Amino acid sequence: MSTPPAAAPRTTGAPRMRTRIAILAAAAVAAWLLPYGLDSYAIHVVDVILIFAILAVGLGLAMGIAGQVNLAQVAFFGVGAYATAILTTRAGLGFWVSAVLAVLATMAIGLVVGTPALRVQSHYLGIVTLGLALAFTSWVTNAEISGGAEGLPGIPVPTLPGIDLTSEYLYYYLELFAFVVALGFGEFIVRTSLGRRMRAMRDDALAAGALGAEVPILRMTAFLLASVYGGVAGVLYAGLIQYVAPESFSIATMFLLLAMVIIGGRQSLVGCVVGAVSLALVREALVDHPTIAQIAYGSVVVLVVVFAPTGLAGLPSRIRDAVARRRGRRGVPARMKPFVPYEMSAAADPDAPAILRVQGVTKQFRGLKALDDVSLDVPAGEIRGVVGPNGSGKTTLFNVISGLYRPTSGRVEFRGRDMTAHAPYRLARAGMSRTFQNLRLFGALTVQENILVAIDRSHTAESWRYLLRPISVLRRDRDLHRRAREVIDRFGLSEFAGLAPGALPYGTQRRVEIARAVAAAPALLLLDEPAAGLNGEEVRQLSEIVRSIRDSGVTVIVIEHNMGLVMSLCERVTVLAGGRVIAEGTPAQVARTPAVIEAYLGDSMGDLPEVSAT
Ligand SMILES: Nc1ncnc2c1ncn2[C@@H]1O[C@H](COP(=O)(O)OP(=O)(O)OP(=O)(O)O)[C@@H](O)[C@H]1O
Repeated sequence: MSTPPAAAPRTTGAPRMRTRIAILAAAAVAAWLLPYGLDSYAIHVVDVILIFAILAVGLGLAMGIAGQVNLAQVAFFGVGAYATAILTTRAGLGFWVSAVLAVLATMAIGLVVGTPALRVQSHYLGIVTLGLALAFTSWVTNAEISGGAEGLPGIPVPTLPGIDLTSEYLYYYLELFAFVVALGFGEFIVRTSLGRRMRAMRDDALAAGALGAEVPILRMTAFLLASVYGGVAGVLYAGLIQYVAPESFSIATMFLLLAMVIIGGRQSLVGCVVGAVSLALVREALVDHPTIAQIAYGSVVVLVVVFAPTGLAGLPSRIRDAVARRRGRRGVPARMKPFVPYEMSAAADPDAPAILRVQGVTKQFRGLKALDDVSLDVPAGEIRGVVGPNGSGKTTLFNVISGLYRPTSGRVEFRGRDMTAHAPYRLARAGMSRTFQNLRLFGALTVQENILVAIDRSHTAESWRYLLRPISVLRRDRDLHRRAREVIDRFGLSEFAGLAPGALPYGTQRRVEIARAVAAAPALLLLDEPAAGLNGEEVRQLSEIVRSIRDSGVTVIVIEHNMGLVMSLCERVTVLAGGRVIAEGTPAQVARTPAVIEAYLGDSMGDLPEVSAT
């Protein structure tokens, strides 16, 4: 048996907070004083580095946090810079008006670039976004309005009352302000609801959707954010250099940017900044040896991916963990505490209307009919078992009900509404929650964050609140944390709250997944083989938990192979074989049905009459 994980060491938040404030204060003073020690060339380099840092944070948000491969960041950068250049030099607009229009133009391009993400992911998305970046470079190189290969000179320096921004020293402070806002805003997103859902989507888009995360809108939001950062960086670049040309926005620059994010640590925005600063300095050192520089970036990226996948930013915690392992485990081993039952809500009404109605559902996979004209009604407040031999279509039925599969024909009605083939997040938001046969916890989120994602019902389209009502975002988040703690305590998981689920024993992970599904406050809970891999005592606890969830007013449908559990827990059982319903009734009734006995005799899991005796 595996050793239980060590509980997270109990540190009070105050000393950590004090250290953070001290580090931030020191960084602020250093940033403020930096220009005093630099000559005019060095301050120019620093100004360029800050622009790359803003670009890297934007790329980090889209790629590292939201998991959207975005090789068009350089095009966003270019659109911001070129739009500023064209609007100021050709249309004669003022710098700041042009800047606002340029960022809006970049956002529009961001939405265009993000559209393929609704259909394709991972390397396919990389190819599509790279294609769009190439199209941009080719357009600016050939278009007359952008000045062709020669580019556009004569961009005016932005003006600010009382500040002479022609001085690169003072321009530094403008950029520093933009950088601090960009990083601070990014961190704000990452640490609250929007960022959490993006990280959940990155880890497992399917599970995130099943928990109510609006995956398509989240993907577009990721591209929109990346484009805003790219646009702002482009505007600052145009104001700094006062000249734009295609080579500044080439694919070589994109790969440099990508290398910055990977080397620094793409899942941490501070890591992206560390990567941007380090690589920009290396680039500066190798400015006369471009070929060597390209080879060096490539080699360093490969080394980082192999030896430090969390990048430079992840190194301190990896070193800390390694030291802790050498010294022996820290803390006390964590144990699950007993589940605290819910208070009984109204007793189940046998005549309650059906909360779920599946009517004549067929699901065909090419030549295979996984479901064949399946119908079932589940009254509110019931615990319904769905059993059947391996491959009989149980999980497919759950996938159709929860919107992961579109049925070939038939209809799914939930809470009186036709919700056939609605997106999983819509069904989740309508009150349906589920677990998966093979656990689908978000591995890079803590147990608490897994629960938080499920509790969160805010709409991604309301993300404008991050800009206009940040305090209300923080207040909501505090409320989500309070509710998450209640769920965690009820499910006896308090010792694991700050740990990654992957480090937990299997039985604990199963409980976390059920807690997460219940945290979504469903009216209907679908449990797919919740007892798989559990020992006898854990199965007993599971039975107690499921009964209590039902007693709190939630309807439960459970797929299970453990017939002892099904017989003792479920009020009614639906039996599937070969994709068809072959029996339905109380456990005792179906156990006596000849068709059921026959179906099970042909299955490797054993014969039903024997297990029904338990
Ligand atoms: N995405 C898919 N593509 C093709 N075939 C599929 C797909 N999903 C399921 N099937 C097939 O549909 C049939 C029913 O599978 P399903 O997983 O629903 O069975 P099950 O009753 O849940 O089995 P088990 O008890 O082993 O989990 C199987 O033959 C399976 O191979």
